Amino acid sequence: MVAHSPPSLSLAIGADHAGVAVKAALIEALTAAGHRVTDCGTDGPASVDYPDFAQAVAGQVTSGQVSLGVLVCGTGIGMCIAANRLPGIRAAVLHSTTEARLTRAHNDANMACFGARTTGIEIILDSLHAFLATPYEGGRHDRRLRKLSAADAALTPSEAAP
Ligand SMILES: O=C(CO)[C@H](O)[C@H](O)[C@H](O)COP(=O)(O)O
Repeated sequence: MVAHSPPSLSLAIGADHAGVAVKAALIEALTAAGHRVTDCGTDGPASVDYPDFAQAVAGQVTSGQVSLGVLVCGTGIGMCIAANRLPGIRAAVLHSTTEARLTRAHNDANMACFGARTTGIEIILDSLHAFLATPYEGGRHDRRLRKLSAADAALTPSEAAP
């Protein structure tokens, strides 16, 4: 990771079998940088299903147990699709520091997804650092995020409904 680290954050991380080694490297880097990391698995090479781990990590984000989530699978795409099904999740697949910076600044993304089979570890580490170090810009982007929240609300069954 590059020199300037963001303040200590509380994060959750998960992977399927394709992302186990990258997850371990990210946990090591995040912990070394002073962040608190909850590891939601998986931990071995046995074939598992990415929605289970995406939902575990996304659930920690939507419940407020952690501020941001990180997911790793073969491409990052399956994890991203699964995470974005939860209301309040704004997950992005990242292949560059530019994408990482812009999805925080413009989309207020709260989950970063990486592809262990598509993206080198140095790019993943640098992108994650940029993701964590970049604040949401607000301003004109608030209007767009309100539309995402409204779409979430329209899809979320009311607690009062039978
Ligand atoms: O969901 C994915 C594709 O978007 C992930 O890359 C998975 O890791 C991948 O599908 C797992 O594939 P495998 O052949 O079962 O290892």
